[in-house]
Amino acid sequence: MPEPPHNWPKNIHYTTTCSFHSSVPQSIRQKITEGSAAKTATINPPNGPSPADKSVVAIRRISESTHPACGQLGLFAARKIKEKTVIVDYIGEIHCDERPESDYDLSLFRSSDLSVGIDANKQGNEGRFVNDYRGIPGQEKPNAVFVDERLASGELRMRIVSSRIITKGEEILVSYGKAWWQARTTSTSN
Ligand SMILES: C[S@@+](CC[C@H](N)C(=O)[O-])C[C@H]1O[C@@H](n2cnc3c(N)ncnc32)[C@H](O)[C@@H]1O
Repeated sequence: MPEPPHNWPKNIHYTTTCSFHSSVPQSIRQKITEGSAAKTATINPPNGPSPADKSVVAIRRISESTHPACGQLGLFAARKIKEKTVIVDYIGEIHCDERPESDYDLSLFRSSDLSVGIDANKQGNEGRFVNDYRGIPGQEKPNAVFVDERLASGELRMRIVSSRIITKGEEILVSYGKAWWQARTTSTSN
């Protein structure tokens, strides 16, 4: 069992591999685990950090009162990260059921009538702590993006990749997308 990183919450299972929920049909599991590795290694430069390298990221409590997620946790660069580098993979439970209550659910892909997501609400790795750039003073755009890519083994992963140089100590920020925020605004105003 991998050792959880510093500041990891006790009630969340730390894991570096995705698991499958019973709602995922066998055909989809196969598509995720055994696809072609044609897209592999297009992002990671040869000297980039390994996504499993804990020295790349740190989970920290946000104390700035102007930060919209003040008091929560965020993901920070523990050292300088070059542009177009895989920072960490987004790990969680792969599922095909609806999870409107989860704030840690990310879409992996859609397949005809099925929507496949990765939910890190109860289990995951450092990736579950990445915040959205919106509303953070001085942040006009994200410094990282979600990218789907296959590992050399053929397994499909959702990866967090730097979109510019990120300096040591900077918060790693993505865009969850307008739909993610709209879904939450609508559900709270209903
Ligand atoms: C995937 S989690 C990110 C990690 C979270 N901060 C934590 O401590 O577990 C998503 C949640 O983080 C918070 N969050 C992330 N980015 C935010 C932002 N730009 N403004 C307000 N809240 C944000 C919201 O509560 C959101 O539901």
